[in-house]
Amino acid sequence: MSSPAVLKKPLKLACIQLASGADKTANLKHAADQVAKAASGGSKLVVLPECFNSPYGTDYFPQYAETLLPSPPSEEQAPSYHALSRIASDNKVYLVGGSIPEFNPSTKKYHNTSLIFGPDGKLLATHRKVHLFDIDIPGKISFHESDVLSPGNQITLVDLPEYGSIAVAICYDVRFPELATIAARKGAFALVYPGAFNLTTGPLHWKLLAQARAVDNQIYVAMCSPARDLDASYHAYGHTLVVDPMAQVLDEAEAGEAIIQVELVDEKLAETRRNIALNTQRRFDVYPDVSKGKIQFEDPDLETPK
Ligand SMILES: O=C(O)CCC(=O)C(=O)O
Repeated sequence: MSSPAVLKKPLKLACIQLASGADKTANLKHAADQVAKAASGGSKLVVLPECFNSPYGTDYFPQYAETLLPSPPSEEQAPSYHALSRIASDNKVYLVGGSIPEFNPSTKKYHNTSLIFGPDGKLLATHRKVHLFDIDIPGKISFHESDVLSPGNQITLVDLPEYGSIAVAICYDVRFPELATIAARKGAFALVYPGAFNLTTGPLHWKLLAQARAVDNQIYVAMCSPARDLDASYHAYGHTLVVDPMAQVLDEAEAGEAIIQVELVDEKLAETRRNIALNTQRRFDVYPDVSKGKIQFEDPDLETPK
């Protein structure tokens, strides 16, 4: 059964368009300062960008990778894990910790991994990017995450008990509408994507994809980018944004560092479904429901190795 999204009470969401550099310790400290600012503005769910603790690029993944398993990892193995846990508990927020490069010693694989912590600092979920960013646009951009990374194997739904559930996925995952639709039909009220689009696909597709996933699924969509740094090897698009269930952009950053904060309310979800009643108009006699059948919500590789 699909269950329409419910948001049990209003939720202030912040997305932090963070400027990061080569110094991991400095990046973690800066993230802590910015999350504290968002929390003092009343946000209870805070999102950081993709690869917020390192520069973004295949050359950097091994150098910055942390070992997260067995969980919980030690402080030396995974300083970012512990920093995120402390940031969440110090500020009493749900924290979608952007993503970090991960090395799994038992499979010898690298992943692009998001850690989600609760307000008590406990790890709630782990999402490894399912769709790796491999593209070739001649003369513009060629990028192959799969040269170094392996994909994750699950759709990640995270229960925030006082509010309801969100789905977390990473950047290129937003291009795959099935993942979003399955999460929405399982009751997520928001799709949250730490991401780092570029100056070729960003202007064309970033906002379009956020609005597309929102309008398809009639739920909120948040996409959180690093700030643009033209001295870095990868030029992030920026334009962190939050879109409502009618696909209206509630707030959008420009290219530089920024915190955007918006209030999510159940009435907007309900009103959208009432006004445009897609949920009762679907024709599963004509095409299949992608949220039925075999769907993986648990990645076998994420189990703590024996
Ligand atoms: O899909 C795109 O155009 C960009 C994706 C990306 O930058 C990523 O997955 O990190």
